[in-house]
Amino acid sequence: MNIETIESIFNDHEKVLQKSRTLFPVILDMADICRRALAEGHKILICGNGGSAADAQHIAAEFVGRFHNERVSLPSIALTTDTSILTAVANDYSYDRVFARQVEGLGNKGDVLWGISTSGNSRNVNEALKTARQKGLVTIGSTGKTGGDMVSLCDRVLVVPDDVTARIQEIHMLSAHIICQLIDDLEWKQ
Ligand SMILES: O=C(CO)[C@@H](O)[C@H](O)[C@H](O)[C@H](O)COP(=O)(O)O
Ligand SMILES: [Zn+2]
Repeated sequence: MNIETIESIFNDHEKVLQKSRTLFPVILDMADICRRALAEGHKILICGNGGSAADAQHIAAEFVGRFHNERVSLPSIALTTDTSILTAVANDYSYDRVFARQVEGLGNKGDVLWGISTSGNSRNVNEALKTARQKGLVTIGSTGKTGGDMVSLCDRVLVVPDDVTARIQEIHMLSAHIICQLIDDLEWKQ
């Protein structure tokens, strides 16, 4: 355990942050997709595994609670939080269906499904994106590495140009906070 490790991770983070400046247009488009859906009375469903499950919950909380400004609550559901649903669907169907099944039950045409996966190859996230498309939801994704199978399942996708899961997740949450800020800056009627 030493200071050099900390410095090296800070340096890696800075490099990924610099490379990720190419993502500005995608971040803007993802914010606009969310804005349009919310303005038309639709909701944002979000899913991911592990750290990305935590990100899904974090983002949904920014929409439903508040980010920075005082505004109306904006409808968003993290599909990662209900342990009864998650365990029942994993037990009775398979873990690959835990998010897709919730999209079947909760998703409506015009809603947004936001999948988060650093590899882009988490089967449960990609199954949810497929189901979302079948039901007429708009699909967006946050990924990294090669983007995996997720890329072809999303209407707009943010691929962090790096291979390290933790560094990718850091840019995912930075871009999610920027999307929340862009949405917060709009006029929402009380
Ligand atoms: O948070 C981390 C690593 O930083 C882990 O919990 C990580 O999210 C898990 O290994 C996930 O299962 C990885 O899945 P994915 O990002 O490839 O979809
Ligand atoms: Zn982590």
